[in-house]
Amino acid sequence: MNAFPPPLPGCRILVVFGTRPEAIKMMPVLAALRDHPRLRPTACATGQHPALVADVMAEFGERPEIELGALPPGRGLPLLTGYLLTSVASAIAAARPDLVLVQGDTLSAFAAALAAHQAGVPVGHVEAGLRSGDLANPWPEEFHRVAIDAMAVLRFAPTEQAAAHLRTEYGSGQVLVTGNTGIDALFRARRTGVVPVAIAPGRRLLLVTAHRRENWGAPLLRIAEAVAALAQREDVEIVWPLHPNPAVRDAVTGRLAGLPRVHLLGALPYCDSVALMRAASLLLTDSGGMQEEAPALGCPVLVLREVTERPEVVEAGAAEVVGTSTEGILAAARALLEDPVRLAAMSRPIFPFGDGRASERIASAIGAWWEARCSASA
Ligand SMILES: CC(=O)N[C@@H]1[C@@H](OP(=O)(O)OP(=O)(O)OC[C@H]2O[C@@H](n3ccc(=O)[nH]c3=O)[C@H](O)[C@@H]2O)O[C@H](CO)[C@@H](O)[C@@H]1O
Repeated sequence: MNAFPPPLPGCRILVVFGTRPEAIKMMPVLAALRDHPRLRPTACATGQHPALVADVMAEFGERPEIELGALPPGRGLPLLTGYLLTSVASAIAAARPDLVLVQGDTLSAFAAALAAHQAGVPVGHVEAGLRSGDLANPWPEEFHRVAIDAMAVLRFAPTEQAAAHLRTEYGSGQVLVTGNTGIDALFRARRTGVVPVAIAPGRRLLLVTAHRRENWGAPLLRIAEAVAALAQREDVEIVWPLHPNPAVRDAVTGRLAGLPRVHLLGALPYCDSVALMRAASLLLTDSGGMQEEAPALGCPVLVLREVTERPEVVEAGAAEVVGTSTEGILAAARALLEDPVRLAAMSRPIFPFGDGRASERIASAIGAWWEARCSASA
């Protein structure tokens, strides 16, 4: 007779993501879940940004095990939401997971959490508790975060401040401070990236990215205007890897294509994006993930948003929120470029978003949650 109790079944986890930044932040989590003896993750790509997600996964030696169909043409949020909700619901019905794990605040993450919630499957949320306090900024992501956290039974907060929001909203149960898995990704990428343009000696590299929906239209044109003015300086070269969305690409190329010292590139492999941040003297961005990565790489940030849900980076002295007015951006960039002492002080690598071990904490917390569930139902 076997003296030991039968092994408990492994926890089936559907790890759902649809965009480049989610894929980047989920790859280390996927690896940590695979390393855990009691957890059985399945990677499910929603089809929101299939090509960018496939590229990121390949950089981490992964590929999706479930690939949902690419989104239909037509970019309206209601159509995309309905499509993603339905397709993730079908994947959940087929895979019958014990947990659906989502990350961040994209439409894919929101639709996947809602599909799980409607199917009665528990939801885990990586990067829980970020709040700008303004549902219009970032839009629609701020609402997605709030809604996903409301549905989640496991909330993994990247920082103490994010955890504090969750404790205020939900009490202290099931909030774990893990660090941000984007920092884990910085340590786990398989290849060292390259700076994809040659920067003339004596010139400083300014890196620009902007693609947020709330910046489409007039704000993006004001940002491009500021970049055009900065490009008149002989001591800089500007690199702007463009998001493939036509609303972004057309507006930016319309104003900046062909200007001296301005390099407009396509979307870069993740490792090259990291290499550029390492090499840049200054980053101007509305990206959330790059606000987290750049401080760890010693690159100061000017945040092209009205508010940031990442106050940690401002409090640590590595970033300033400058908004999207041409004059505001120019004044902040010039002030820094002309004050080498201040720029150097902002260029010391700091780690407000964790130590690169967030994913193992998440895997081990899910493992403990699963053990507790199995014991309760035994
Ligand atoms: C409202 C908001 O803040 N939401 C965020 C949003 O994403 P984001 O704003 O961070 O999105 P992007 O800027 O697209 O991606 C950034 C990543 O892409 C890399 N990169 C960049 C250019 C390039 O050419 N090649 C690359 O590889 C770059 O190094 C970085 O890792 O969704 C995330 C997921 O849910 C959330 O966590 C997060 O809150």
